[in-house]
Amino acid sequence: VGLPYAPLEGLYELHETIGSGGFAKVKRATHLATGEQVAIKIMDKKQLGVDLPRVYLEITAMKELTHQHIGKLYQVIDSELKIFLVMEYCRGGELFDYIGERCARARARPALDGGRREVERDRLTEEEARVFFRQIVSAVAYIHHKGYAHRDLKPENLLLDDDNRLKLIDFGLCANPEGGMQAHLETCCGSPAYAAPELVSGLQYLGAEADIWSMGVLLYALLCGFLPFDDENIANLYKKIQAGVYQKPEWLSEGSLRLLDQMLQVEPKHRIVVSELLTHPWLTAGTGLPVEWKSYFQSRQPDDDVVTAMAVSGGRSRAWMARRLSQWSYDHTTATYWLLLAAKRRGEPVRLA
Ligand SMILES: CN(C)C[C@H]1CC[C@H](N2C(=O)N(C)Cc3cnc4ccc(-c5cc(Cl)c(O)c(Cl)c5)nc4c32)CC1
Repeated sequence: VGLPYAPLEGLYELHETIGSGGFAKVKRATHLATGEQVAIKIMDKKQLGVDLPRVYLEITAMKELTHQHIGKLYQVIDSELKIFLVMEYCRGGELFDYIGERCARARARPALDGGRREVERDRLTEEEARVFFRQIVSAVAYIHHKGYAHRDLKPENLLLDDDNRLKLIDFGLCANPEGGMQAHLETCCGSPAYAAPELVSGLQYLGAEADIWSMGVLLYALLCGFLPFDDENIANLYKKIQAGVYQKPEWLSEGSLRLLDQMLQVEPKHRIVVSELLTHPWLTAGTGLPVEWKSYFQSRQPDDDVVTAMAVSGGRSRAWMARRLSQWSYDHTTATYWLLLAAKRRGEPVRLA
C-alpha cells in the first residue's frame, strides 16, 4: 500500500475498485475493527484543483443528510495528498442492474404462450416500480426538507443494499444555496437525459423543482424500460426535453400517466412538489400508507448498546464514550459507531474484533 494510502493503514484494508467518476475512484474496503465492508471514495487533491471547495460542500451535505435511503458517510480522512470518504457499502449495486438482471431471468424463461417471444424490456410492473419509487420519494423529501437539492438524480446514483433497500448516493452536485431552496442556481449539471427543461435552457432554476422532473424521468424509465426523452444528438435531446412530449406506451395505467404528467411539467411552477407526492394516490395505492420520509437517525443521542460495546473495548466509561461520540467528528470512532449500529439493526451481535 503506497504512501498516499498511508492514512488507511491499520484501519481499513483496500480491495478492488468498484467504480470511478471524474476525479474520484471508489474502492471496496474492510473496516478492520468490525470486519464490515465499506466503500472508500478517494480523491486526489492536486487533480481536484479548483474543484476542491465543491468536495467540502459535498462533505458538509453528507454530514447533514443521515437517512435510511441515503448512502451514509462514516469517516472523512483529509490528508496531504488525498481526501478519503469512507461510506456505506451497497452490496446490491445499481438499481438498474437489478432490473436488467430480473428481466434477463424473465427472458431466460421459455415463452409461456408457445413461441410468440414477447420482446422483454427491462421494465417493472407498477407494483414493483412503486416499491422503489416510494423509497426515492422518501430520500428526496428528506433532502428537500433539509433545504438541499440533489440535482443529479439518475439510475447510477440509486444503489441497493443487501436487503434490496434503495440508497441515494453521489452528492457531488448537491446544493444548499445560502438562500435556502428559494435561491436560484445557475450551474448546469447532472446528466442531460434526466435534466429539467429550465436547466437545459440555461435559465435560472430551483434545485428542488429540477429534482422533481428528474424523478419523473426515473419513474418513466422504471415503468417503460426506456427514456421519455432520448436522442444521440444533444441539441435534439434538449428540444425534446423543452417540448416535454413523450411516448405513452399502452401498458401504462391511467394512474401512472397522471403522476408522470404531474412531474414532467415543462413549466416548473406547474410541477407537483415532493410533499404532495408523500400522499399521492399512485404512491399510496395498495397500502394506503403515506410515504415515510423522516430519518430513522433523528436523535443525535448515540445508541446505548453501541456506546457500551465501544466503551468496553476502548477501556473507557460509558459517559466518556457517549460524550466522545456526540461530537460526530467523522473520524474512525464515528465510523466504528455507524458500522456497529448497522450490525445491531441487522440483528447481529454488537461486537468489536
Ligand atoms: C456514477 N458515479 C459518478 C460513480 C459511481 C462510482 C461507483 C459507485 N458504486 C457502484 O457503481 N457499484 C456497482 C458498487 C457500489 C457499492 N457501494 C457504493 C457505495 C457508495 C458509492 C458512492 C460513490 C460515489 Cl462516487 C459517491 O459520491 C458516493 Cl456519495 C457514494 N458507490 C458505491 C458503489 C456508484 C457511483
